[in-house]
Amino acid sequence: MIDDLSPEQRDIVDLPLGPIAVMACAGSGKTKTAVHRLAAMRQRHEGSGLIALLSFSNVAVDTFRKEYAALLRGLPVIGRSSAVEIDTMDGFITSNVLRPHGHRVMKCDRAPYLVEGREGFLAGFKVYDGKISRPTTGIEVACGGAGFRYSIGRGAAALPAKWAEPALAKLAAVGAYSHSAGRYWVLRVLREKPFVLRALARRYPHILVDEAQDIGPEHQAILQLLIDAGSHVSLIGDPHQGIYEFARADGAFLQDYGTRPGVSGYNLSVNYRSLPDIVGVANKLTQRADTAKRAAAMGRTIAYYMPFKAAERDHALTSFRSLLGAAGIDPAHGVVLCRSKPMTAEWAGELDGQGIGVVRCLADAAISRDQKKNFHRAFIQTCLGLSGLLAAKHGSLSAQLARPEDDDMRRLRQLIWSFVRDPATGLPSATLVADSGWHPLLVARAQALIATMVGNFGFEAADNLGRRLAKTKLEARPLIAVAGLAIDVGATFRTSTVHKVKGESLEAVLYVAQKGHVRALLNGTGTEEGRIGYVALTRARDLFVLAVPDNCLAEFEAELQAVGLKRV
Ligand SMILES: Nc1ncnc2c1ncn2[C@@H]1O[C@H](COP(=O)(O)OP(=O)(O)OP(=O)(O)O)[C@@H](O)[C@H]1O
Repeated sequence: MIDDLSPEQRDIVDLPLGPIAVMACAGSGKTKTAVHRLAAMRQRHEGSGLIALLSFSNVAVDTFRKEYAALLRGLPVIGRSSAVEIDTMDGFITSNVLRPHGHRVMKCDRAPYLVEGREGFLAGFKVYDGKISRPTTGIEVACGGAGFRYSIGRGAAALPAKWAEPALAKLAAVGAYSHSAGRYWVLRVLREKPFVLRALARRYPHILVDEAQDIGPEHQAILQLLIDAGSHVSLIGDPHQGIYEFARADGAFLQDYGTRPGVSGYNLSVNYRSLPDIVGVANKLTQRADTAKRAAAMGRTIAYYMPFKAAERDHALTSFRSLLGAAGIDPAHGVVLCRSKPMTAEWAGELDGQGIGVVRCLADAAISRDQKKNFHRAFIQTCLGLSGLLAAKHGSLSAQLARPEDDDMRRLRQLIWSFVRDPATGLPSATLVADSGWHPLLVARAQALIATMVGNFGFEAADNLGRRLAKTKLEARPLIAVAGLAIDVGATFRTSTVHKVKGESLEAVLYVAQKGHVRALLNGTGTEEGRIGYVALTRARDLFVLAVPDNCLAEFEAELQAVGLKRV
C-alpha cells in the first residue's frame, strides 16, 4: 500500500497514533502523505469515533476524497473502513456544530443557514457604527482570548460589542449567519454548551489538518478547545505558503505546534513537482535547502524573467507561447497567474460586470455560464438574484436549494436549473447587447419564473419587481466580448489569481507581477506578498516565467539573476 512513498513520507505515515506537526516544502507530496497517514491511522485506531482529515478548499477536499478512495480500492477488504471523514474546516464545523446545535445560542427556530450578503431581505439587518448604518453581514468577528472583538467596513474600524452583539443576535434569530459570524456562533456553542464539545471530541478522537498554515485565530480556538477536550490534532502544512494573512492566518499555530509537549515534529523536504531550477529559486527565496526529485534535460532554461509593457499584453502572451513551444509544452497547459482579481480579469481579456442588485447577480450568472463555462457558479448567482425578487421571509432560498429537503424543493431546483442552462428560454445569452437585447428578455423570463414560483410553489414575490429588475448600469455592449475575427492570444491560456491555484501543480506558469510584487518576491517569504509570489513560482512543474514591468527591470535585474532566473 505504501510502496511508492519516499522514506521521509513513509516515516510520517508509520508513526504511532498521536499528535504530530509536519512542516513540508512545496511539492513534497502532502496530499499523498496525508491520505496514507489517514488510512494507516484508521487501521491502527481501535474503538469508536471517526478520523477527520480537514483542509481549507473544496478543491483540496475533492482531491483527498478521490485519492483516499483510490487508496482504499488497493487495500485488502479487511482494511476497508468508512469511519473517516474528509471535509473543509468550515464544512466540518458547520455540519457538526452550527447546523445541529447553532440554534441553542442563536435562539432561532430553524436550522441556521449561511447568507452571502447580497440577499434582498438583509436590507432589514443593519448595525450602527457610530456614523452610519451598515449591513450586519459586514461585521467581522475576531476571537480575542475568551472574548470577541468586532470590526466593520473597509478600514476594519472597531465596532463596540454593545452594537455588534445585538445586531448579530437579531440576524441569528431568523437563522442567518455570515461566514465570519458562523465561526463566532460555533465558538459560542462550544464554550457555552460543554456537552456539545465533549460529544464532538469523543466523535473525532483524531483530526488531521492539511494546509495548516492557513489556520486563523478562530479555527485555532476551535481546534484548541477540541485538543483540551481530548482530541488528538495533527497539523501538516508549509509556512512559506501562508497567503491568508487578511484572514489573520499567520502560520504561527503550525510553526509552534511541533514544540508542544507530546507533539512530534517532522519535515518533508523533497520536491516532487518542480524541475531543479525552480526548486533552486524557491530555496533562495525561503533560505531552505530542499531537493528536487525530478531532473531536467541538459541545457534547457526552466526559470525566466521577462520584461513587459502594461499596454502590450498580447506581446507578453505571445512570448510566453513561444517559450512553451520551445520547451515542447502544449500551450493549453500554460497558465497566467496574477496577484489580484481585476488584474486577472484584465489579462483574461474580460470586460467589467454590468448592472446593479438583482440584475448584476443575473448578469454575472450569464457571464459565468457563457464565458467561464461554470454552470454551478451560474446557478448560485441565479439563486441569489431570484431571492432578491422574493419577499424577505424567503431569505434562505439559496441554502434550501443547495440541499433540497422535500420534493417541492427538488422540483424547484430542477426548474431553476433549466432556467440557468437554456439561453433560448431562460437566462438570456451574455453575448446579447446588455441594455437593448439581454435586458428585455431577462425581465420577461425572470418575471415568468417568479410567477411560477408564486403560483406553483407558494412563494411570495417582493414588491415592485419592475424597479428591482431595472436597466441601471447596463450598457450598449454585450456582457462578454464576442470573439471577433482576430485571434485573442489570451484566450489560449487559463488565467487565474495565485490564491485560486494554491495546491495545484501546473505545467508552465507566467506570473504577471507589478513592481511591488517583484520587490516582495525577491525579499523572500517573510511577507504575505512575498509568499504569494512563492506560491506562484512553486506551482510550476516545467517552466516558470516572471513578467516584470519594463520600467523597473533595471532596478531588479541583478537580484533576479542572483536568485537563479534567466532573462528571456
Ligand atoms: N513519493 C512520491 N513519488 C513520486 N511522486 C510523488 C510522491 N509524492 C508526491 N508526488 C507527486 O508530487 C506532486 C506534488 O504533490 P502534492 O500536490 O501533494 O504536493 P504538496 O505537498 O501538496 O505541494 P504544495 O503544498 O506545493 O501544493 C504530485 O504530482 C504528486 O503526485
